[in-house]
Amino acid sequence: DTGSAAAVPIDDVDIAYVTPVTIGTPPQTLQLDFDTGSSDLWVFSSHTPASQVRGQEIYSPNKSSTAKLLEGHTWSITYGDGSASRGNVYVDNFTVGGLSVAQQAVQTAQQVSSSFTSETNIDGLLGLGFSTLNTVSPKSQLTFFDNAKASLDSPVFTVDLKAQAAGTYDFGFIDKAKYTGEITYVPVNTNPGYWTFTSSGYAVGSGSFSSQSITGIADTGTSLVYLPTAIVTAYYRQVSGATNSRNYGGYVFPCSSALPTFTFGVGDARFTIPSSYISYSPIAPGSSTCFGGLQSSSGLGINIWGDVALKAAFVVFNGANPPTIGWAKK
Ligand SMILES: CC(C)(C)S(=O)(=O)N[C@@H](Cc1ccccc1)C(=O)N[C@@H](Cc1c[nH]c[nH+]1)C(=O)N[C@@H](CC1CCCCC1)C(O)(O)C(F)(F)C(=O)NCCN1CCOCC1
Repeated sequence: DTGSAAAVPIDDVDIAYVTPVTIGTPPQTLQLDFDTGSSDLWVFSSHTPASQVRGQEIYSPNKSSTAKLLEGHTWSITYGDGSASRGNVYVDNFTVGGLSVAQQAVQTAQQVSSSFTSETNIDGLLGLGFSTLNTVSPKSQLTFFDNAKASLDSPVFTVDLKAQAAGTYDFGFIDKAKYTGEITYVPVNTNPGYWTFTSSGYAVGSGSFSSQSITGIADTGTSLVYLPTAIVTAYYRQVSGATNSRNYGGYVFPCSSALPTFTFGVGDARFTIPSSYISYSPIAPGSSTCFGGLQSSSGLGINIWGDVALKAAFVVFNGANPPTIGWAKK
């Protein structure tokens, strides 16, 4: 089997991307944020208090003839940005872009934090991390990818995110039309459950490439790129008026400032993030101060290659044993 579905930016700065999925019988369509940084599949549901739902599509298991409650199972998750949700669990038919799993664990929210309520374009998350991170108790559940893997032509999914345009998540095949040149594969460390890999270095603008190992996670659920402070300060030293603002929680600069590109290495391959991706967004609508798409990871304890980096490449998440991750130009 294979599947292919669109990844659509939810706003004009690509803060996140959503992908349509169908759940149950008859099918209920929701827009989920596919997230390689977590491994829970949870949705706004008929169990979510009305006060916490603001226009999101919901999944109603009682309207699905194939839904079955997973007795006594609960889940609770907190994300890096402090947002959180929790609830109970059903299994039901689940389809993404023509690829179906019959008994997928669908975690229904009984409580979501305010940031989820206010994010009206996200009806839930579909975790594509390793199933070891799943929070369902007493028995943790498998991700959609892990459930689908055995029936896929190839045990892979690929990510082709685009700036201000619809990209794709493909399952089970690698579409040669989506990339150019060769795919460079590097090992993945699955502890504690992220797609963790080591980049071979970086360059700022047209400067020399600095060869150094930068271990971090490939995370479709994180908007920006978070790297070691030394690298980030070297970058913003080239940006006139840039400051690391405690007030705004990161590097900001005059929107009129010229920004260099940022190049990162994967093995011998080099990927360049265009300046436009790093001039992330005005700190407030109409402001002449912009927030950077490259930020320091010092507060996170982990380096994160988020959407700003993923948009610059075609990425293969290879779920074979051992897993690897492949990067190609596009
Ligand atoms: C607003 C912003 C300044 C641009 S932002 O950078 O905060 N953007 C958010 C994403 C977002 C999208 C839409 C609206 C609002 C917020 C962002 O990038 N959040 C990251 C920031 C971060 C990461 N690390 C530290 N901080 C995050 O939490 N991403 C998680 C998914 C998000 C959660 C909020 C809703 C959108 C999806 C994540 O899953 O990718 C994660 F990896 F960062 C994470 O938190 N994974 C949870 C891992 N746990 C480990 C224990 O077992 C359970 C799973």
